[in-house]
Amino acid sequence: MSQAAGNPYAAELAAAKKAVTLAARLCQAVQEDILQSGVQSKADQSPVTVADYGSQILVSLVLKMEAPASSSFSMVAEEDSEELRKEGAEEILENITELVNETIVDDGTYSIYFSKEGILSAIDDGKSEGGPSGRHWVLDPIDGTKGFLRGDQYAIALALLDEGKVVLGVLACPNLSLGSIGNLNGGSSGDQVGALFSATIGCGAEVESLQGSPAQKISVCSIDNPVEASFFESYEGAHSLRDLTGSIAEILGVQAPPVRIDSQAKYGALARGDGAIYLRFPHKGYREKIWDHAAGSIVVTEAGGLVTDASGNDLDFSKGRFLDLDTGIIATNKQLMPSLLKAVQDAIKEQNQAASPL
Ligand SMILES: Nc1ncnc2c1ncn2[C@@H]1O[C@H](COP(=O)(O)O)[C@@H](O)[C@H]1OP(=O)(O)O
Ligand SMILES: [Mg+2]
Ligand SMILES: [Mg+2]
Ligand SMILES: [Mg+2]
Repeated sequence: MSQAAGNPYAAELAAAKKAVTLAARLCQAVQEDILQSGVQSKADQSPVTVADYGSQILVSLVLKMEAPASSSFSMVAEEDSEELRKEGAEEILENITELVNETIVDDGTYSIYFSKEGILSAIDDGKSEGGPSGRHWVLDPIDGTKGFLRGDQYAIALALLDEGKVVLGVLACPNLSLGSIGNLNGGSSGDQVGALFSATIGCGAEVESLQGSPAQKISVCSIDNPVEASFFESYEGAHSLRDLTGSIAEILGVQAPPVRIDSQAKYGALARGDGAIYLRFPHKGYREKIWDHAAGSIVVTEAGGLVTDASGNDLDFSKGRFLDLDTGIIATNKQLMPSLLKAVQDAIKEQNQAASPL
């Protein structure tokens, strides 16, 4: 049964898929430009900024045009227009305006033209604080900026909060192969590239091609022996405490080396069983944002997995723009979660003892 049948959020799901698909087209064009011009190796980060803003504007446009307007539009998104309103940002604003208008014309669905002021105000559609009541869209227009720059994995991640709960999530992963990435750090050759994951509460999770193909139900792997498990973590060493994730894996008995990829593509890959565990332990003081986990976590839970903090608590998306959680985020299937949680707690204890021996 597809998610459309009996899905109370069917209209929102269709709008969300359309929104991230259009945004992905813009991101892909910018990524090709970056890779061709070699800009990613310079300090100049402006092309990334163009794609981040451009993606956010297109998502907000499509949602406003397509989603049923039963209540007022609210979106919690990563970017705002502050930098673009400053002196010296004229050229980049010009580039964004051109890129967004070109993408809309190429797509052909909407006869809309954005002025520069329209661009700025569309970006600020994402300024909502979210919270426990009402409906809020939650958007990361490019998740995994570092991967995007390198030409690797990134995701456009969009979710819907309803009364503080994530009820729907879509993840566009333009560089992720449609087939399993298994233990490889990349797609297998000859495979179709560009995956769109989606999930609605109570209706399961699916994956389809970003180019359009029938959606397939997905589920997390059924591995129950940690020796056979593999785990995902950030590609970027600076995003994760690798000593800690390494000792968790060791305590569990995981044999395979970690699969390191950028962005919420990790949640997508986990949800379709490409690996068994996702460990995310940022450095002390880093505050997790809701747009970095809302879409990914519902894709995993609807695929039969579990996503919790290091103490085993569910993630609470109702507290505003930040997640308020204990230490780190872990995701796996139901069979492995009890032993994973124990290994996490043992590894944290070990680390604390090493830091302050008696
Ligand atoms: N110091 C950091 N520690 C952890 N995550 C970070 C840090 N800086 C940025 N991020 C965010 O982590 C996510 C990607 O992490 P990863 O690819 O390692 O899973 C992105 O949301 C990225 O932001 P952004 O959305 O701007 O790329
Ligand atoms: Mg992000
Ligand atoms: Mg981002
Ligand atoms: Mg960012």
